[in-house]
Amino acid sequence: MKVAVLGAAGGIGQALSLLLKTQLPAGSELSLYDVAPVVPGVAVDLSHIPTDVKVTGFGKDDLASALVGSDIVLIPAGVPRKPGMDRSDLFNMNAGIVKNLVQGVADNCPDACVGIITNPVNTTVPIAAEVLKKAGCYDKRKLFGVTTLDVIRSEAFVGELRGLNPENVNVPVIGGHSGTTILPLLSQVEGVEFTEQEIKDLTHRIQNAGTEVVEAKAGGGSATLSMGQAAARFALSLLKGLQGQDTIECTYVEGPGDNAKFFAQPVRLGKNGAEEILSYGKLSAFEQKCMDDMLDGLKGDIQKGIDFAS
Ligand SMILES: NC(=O)C1=CN([C@@H]2O[C@H](COP(=O)(O)OP(=O)(O)OC[C@H]3O[C@@H](n4cnc5c(N)ncnc54)[C@H](O)[C@@H]3O)[C@@H](O)[C@H]2O)C=CC1
Ligand SMILES: O=C([O-])CC(=O)C(=O)O
Repeated sequence: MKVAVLGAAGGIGQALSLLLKTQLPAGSELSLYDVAPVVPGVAVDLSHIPTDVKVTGFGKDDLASALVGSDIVLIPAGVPRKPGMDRSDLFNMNAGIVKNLVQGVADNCPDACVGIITNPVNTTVPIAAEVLKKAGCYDKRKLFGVTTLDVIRSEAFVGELRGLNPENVNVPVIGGHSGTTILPLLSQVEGVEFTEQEIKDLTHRIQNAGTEVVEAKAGGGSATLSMGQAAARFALSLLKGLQGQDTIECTYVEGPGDNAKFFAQPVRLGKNGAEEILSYGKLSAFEQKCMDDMLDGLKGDIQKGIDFAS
């Protein structure tokens, strides 16, 4: 399998590439693309780690070579937030970057699965869908917004609150990836009961965890290391699925549209990507209210992406 990382020299790109170099199955190829001139150096650096994963770096004019033959393309290219900004403030900078890179996917590896990390994810994923549609190669089973960071944060915070090993905690997170569109289903965490106040506080913390990092980094960017881990988890699950070993992850995909055209929920990943959009089950009254309150915002984010691309 060949995995391409576009934006590989950045904070997320480097962390993700390291994890893929050490965790991809033997015989895989890792293709690193960035407009930053350091990218060949990142590839050389990683290539000194003794695993059977071939790493190649590609500079700004070599997008086509980076992408040809890719099975999975992960896109963390773009600008991160600074304190005081919302994810939607990144739209002007990042929408065009995602549009161009996804055009590259359509031109060079139209059958690849694409995982969009670049913010605002609620909007960049619909942009990617429109670009692929125009190029005649859109398969909704193969386009994903990577929302795994919301899931791993939820696992970490629940583990911390209850003194549990977070590796044994599972929390589905549905909706989108910004503010109140992030909806953790805490009523579904097995073996754990929360008070109403705990649910409110935990939900708020999960929805604001990106801002927590942005503020702590004080102008130095947003989450990169936890996001590298989240994207690696998603990519390795997707790859397992493509190789015939089905896995389940929450991810932002075009589904049946019951809530919004694009929506994050549990998805069965298999040989063709998103093989089955799974039910997220019954919501508590609190979760239903959160859902009702955020859907218009999520739909607006999606429409903004569709309008931009057309
Ligand atoms: N989906 C999620 O949960 C998360 C998403 N993000 C988003 O990921 C993006 C990247 O964040 P960081 O890695 O921290 O930023 P960064 O600034 O450290 O890295 C971004 C990289 O993208 C590269 N780049 C810019 N334009 C490019 C282009 N046209 N083609 C290829 N590469 C290009 C830059 O040269 C840089 O190396 C941001 O938009 C951020 O908001 C961040 C955290 C979580
Ligand atoms: O908050 C940000 O800007 C980056 C992000 O998406 C996250 O950390 O969840």
